[in-house]
Amino acid sequence: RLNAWEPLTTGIAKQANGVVVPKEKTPFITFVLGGPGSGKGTQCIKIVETFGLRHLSAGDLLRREIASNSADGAMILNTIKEGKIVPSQVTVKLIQKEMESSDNNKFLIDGFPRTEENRVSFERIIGVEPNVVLFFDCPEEEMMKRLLNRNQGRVDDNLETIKKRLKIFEALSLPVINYYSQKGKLYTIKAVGTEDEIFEQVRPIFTAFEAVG
Ligand SMILES: Nc1ncnc2c1ncn2[C@@H]1O[C@H](COP(=O)(O)OP(=O)(O)O)[C@@H](O)[C@H]1O
Ligand SMILES: O=c1ccn([C@@H]2O[C@H](COP(=O)(O)OP(=O)(O)O)[C@@H](O)[C@H]2O)c(=O)[nH]1
Ligand SMILES: [Mg+2]
Repeated sequence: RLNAWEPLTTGIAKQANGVVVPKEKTPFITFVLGGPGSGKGTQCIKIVETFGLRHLSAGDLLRREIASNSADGAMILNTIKEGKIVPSQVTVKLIQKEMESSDNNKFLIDGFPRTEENRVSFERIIGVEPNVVLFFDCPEEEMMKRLLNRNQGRVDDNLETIKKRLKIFEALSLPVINYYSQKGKLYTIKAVGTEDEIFEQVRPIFTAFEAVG
């Protein structure tokens, strides 16, 4: 079931002028899922350090839109304050832009897809499925404690919004996790313990993919 770390070219395509060029390499995609405060961002930094993937945090891309006063900024801010999910087309467009401008074709997509609709939208627009899906499995009390101590000045790290985010995670994001479990792509990590202990569960997953590339 292990895919090549750097997949082979998917074939050749003929341009209008008849010149034959190799098609773009199929990207290697990892989705990083888990409840709010489960440690996704923290572990992504370690994965990048060790395995050199390109980290794309959906939440960071959305917060960057807010900060840049883009047309969707106010809508995104309100959605995040409410702990709700931003419309798929907005998020997928931001991810797509980053993927297209990257010379690294191995992506760590952090905090997305958060709903089945997000997932289907990504598949339709980007046209690929993830190779690996990580699920950081963490008890709610632990996630709650971590978020209340995160101290990054986030508008959504308050008790009221955290409660809403935990409910949304259970109702809308768990179905995505179940979907990938059924597809045999899910790697569940017990997300309690020190950051290093947790990374030691993550490491062998990427080592295995690297070995076959
Ligand atoms: N294993 C851990 N034990 C305790 N605290 C952690 C652990 N991993 C991350 N944290 C802290 O918990 C908070 C949430 O982590 P973060 O990586 O931002 O999670 P997520 O991206 O899933 O919301 C941060 O303040 C982070 O420093
Ligand atoms: O694909 C996404 C990712 C994030 N968000 C919004 O951005 C917030 C923060 O997401 P982030 O992944 O940064 O939070 P984390 O889980 O890391 O705490 C979420 O609660 C949502 O409101 C969203 O709508 N779609
Ligand atoms: Mg995060």
